[in-house]
This record gives sequence, C-alpha cells and structure tokens, in this order.
Amino acid sequence: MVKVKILFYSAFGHVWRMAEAVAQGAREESVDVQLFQVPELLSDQALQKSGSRAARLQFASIPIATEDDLRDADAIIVGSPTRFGNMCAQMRNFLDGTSRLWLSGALVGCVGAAFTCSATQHGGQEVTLQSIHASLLHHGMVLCGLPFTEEKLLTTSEISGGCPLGPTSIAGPDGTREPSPAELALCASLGRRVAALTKQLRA
Ligand SMILES: Cc1cc2nc3c(=O)[nH]c(=O)nc-3n(C[C@H](O)[C@H](O)[C@H](O)COP(=O)(O)O)c2cc1C
Repeated sequence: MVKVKILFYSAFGHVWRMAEAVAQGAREESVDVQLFQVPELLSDQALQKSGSRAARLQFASIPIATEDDLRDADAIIVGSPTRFGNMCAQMRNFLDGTSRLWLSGALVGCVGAAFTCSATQHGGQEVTLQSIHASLLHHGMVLCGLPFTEEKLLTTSEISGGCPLGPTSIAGPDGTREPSPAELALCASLGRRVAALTKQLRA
C-alpha cells in the first residue's frame, strides 16, 4: 500500500491541526497515512516560558520521527510554522539530519508537499513553503501544490490562507485565530491530491 508520511512541528497547535486535516484528506484515498512530529530543540523550561508546553501536550502521543522513518515513504508532506519568514529551526534541524537518505537517493521520485501557518497574513508563508520545497527538491522529490481549481483558493469574502504552493493558515498576532474551515478544507485537499498523485505514480 502507498505510504504517505506527514511530518510536522508545532509549538502552539495550529500546524498540528492542519497536519490532522492533511492526514484526514489522504486517508480518504485509502493509502497508509502516518503522522510524525520532529524532535523539539527547546528545553522544558523554555517551552514553559513560551507557553507552548501545554499546547504541545495535546499531540504528545504522535511519534517523533527519525530519519529511518522516511526511508520507505512514497510521499512526504511537511508542515512548519513560519519563523522569521522561514521554516522553524526544529524542522530545519530534522531535514539537515537526512543526509543518509540523500546519499542513497532513497527519496528520489517520492512525492512532496508543504504547509505552513504564520501570525500575520503577509508574514512569509510563501517563502516558508518555498524553503521546504527546496529541501524536498534536493532529495529528488516531485512536488505537489494546490491548483486554482480549488474553490477555497478563490474565496474572496473572508481573509483566508492558502496559495498554489500549499495550504496556509493565519494564527493572528496573539495566536488566538484557529485554522478556519476553508483553510482546513485546503489541507484535506492537499492530502487527497498527494495521495492520489502518489498512487498514480506508483501504479
Ligand atoms: C521565533 C518566532 C518567529 C516567528 N516569525 C514569524 C514570521 O516571520 N511571520 C509571521 O507571520 N509569524 C511569525 N511567527 C508566528 C508563528 O508563525 C506562529 O506562532 C505559528 O504559525 C503558530 O503555529 P503553531 O501553533 O503550530 O506553532 C513567529 C513565531 C516565533 C515564535
């Protein structure tokens, strides 16, 4: 069965919620879906101070990925919060630890995609997605995004994340805005698209 792996980091839960929606969409295509978070780099004390320790408890049961967990993936979908207009250090650190996969060409031809969340509407979402895409392309992966045939990409009546590079969400300056139904629908759509494309490539 086609294996779709979803890899994410989340400090306050927004990217985790998006990851669950991506997974739900992929499962609709009857593929094997696994969710992983990447290792934390901050101390418990630092997490406590930032207020993210409690939020992270909500998804503490999701396994922490190792490089080997990706070896048999047919598709990898990566989610990271936007940090200073880029992916977060935890995701960068994890991807930097995938040299053995790169050296063996294990991910060449694997399907890849990305999603992100930022505090502000123009806080660097597309640059973050591109930074993830660049790493996936270095592994020889085939990228999947969201076409403008996605109805929710053209929603004009509400402020919403999402772009052709992938699903996005806006947490708001104080982090209280949750991913909206339209944004989660785009996450699910990406999951479905990646799963369907991977099945076609593997057939
Ligand atoms: C160190 C740091 C840097 C950040 N940089 C940006 C940024 O460049 N643009 C932006 O809009 N939001 C920025 N944010 C806000 C995060 O993107 C936001 O907290 C995150 O998307 C929430 O996702 P999460 O709940 O999954 O952690 C930053 C947050 C932190 C802690």
